[in-house]
Amino acid sequence: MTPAVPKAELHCHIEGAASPALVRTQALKYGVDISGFITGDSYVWSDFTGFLAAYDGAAGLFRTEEDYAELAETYLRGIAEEGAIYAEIFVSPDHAKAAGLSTEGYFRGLAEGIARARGQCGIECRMILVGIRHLGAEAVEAAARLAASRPHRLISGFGMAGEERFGRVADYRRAFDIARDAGLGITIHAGELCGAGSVRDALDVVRPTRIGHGVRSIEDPALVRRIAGEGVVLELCPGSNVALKVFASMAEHPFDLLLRQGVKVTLNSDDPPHFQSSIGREYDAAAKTWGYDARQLIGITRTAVMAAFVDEPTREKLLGQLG
Ligand SMILES: Nc1ncnc2[nH]cnc12
Ligand SMILES: [Zn+2]
Repeated sequence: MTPAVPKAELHCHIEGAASPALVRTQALKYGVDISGFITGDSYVWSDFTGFLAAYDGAAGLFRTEEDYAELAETYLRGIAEEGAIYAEIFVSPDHAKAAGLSTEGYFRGLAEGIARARGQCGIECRMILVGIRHLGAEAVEAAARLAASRPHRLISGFGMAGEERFGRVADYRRAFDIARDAGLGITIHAGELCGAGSVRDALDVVRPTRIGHGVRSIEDPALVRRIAGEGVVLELCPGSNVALKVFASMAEHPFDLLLRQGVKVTLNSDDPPHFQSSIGREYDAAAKTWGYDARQLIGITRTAVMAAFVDEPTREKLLGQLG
């Protein structure tokens, strides 16, 4: 275990971080049957579409400010125990709305959980507001407008998650223009389920400083050179990729190949209890699979902190924690 190595996570979906035990408690509270997506202490799904359904099912059980405060606090305290000093969580007002919670209540609840965890463990956290790709361009644009209105001081970025095989990146150009013009950090899921072309489109159309996953850029050497040359940071999630069968095993995951080709890579959990991942487990697995020592792991954390959507005094403070 590497709890002594300071860690930073840039890519975790807060609704996807709800443990089956917490979801079960919520289901009892609201009288909802969860047998379609949770069995015992595990989420049950067999492919990406099933995963998204399980994700939505769990999200539907967080309905109040306090529900979200507890979710954020529990998640952040857990990763602080694994050595995390910083986390960015993807937040999705569309999921809150579907569960009957106002966007204001959603952000207030999350912020309360973030404040509680910070008070207890010192962990810093920012929120990246995401639009959901398969809800369509209008919904993603509405999410971008909401983000651009700066509805909470802890929201520092905008991104897009969801079904990558839905629509074309160009359909979402306006949403990202709105968010970029508002000064928000920009990231987009690409190159997870779709190949290198999806990453190239994301770079051309969205001009992000970071890409969620981007891992399948490995299929195109020229694209890897471009990503390295432009200094675009990849939010890699090896455990997620293996669970979703994008790669057969950690040994076959190209994290180390990308690192060696000069790409700025970071380690992330994505949706921890769905994929048996966590930021600590990702660091542990990287150490085991690629033989990284503490200095190299801290280098990965430094890359994440440098790419974080955070104010400069906080970045300086975090860099100071890396020793
Ligand atoms: N791995 C993932 N890819 C795309 N959208 C997501 N939403 C939650 N997890 C996701
Ligand atoms: Zn993701």
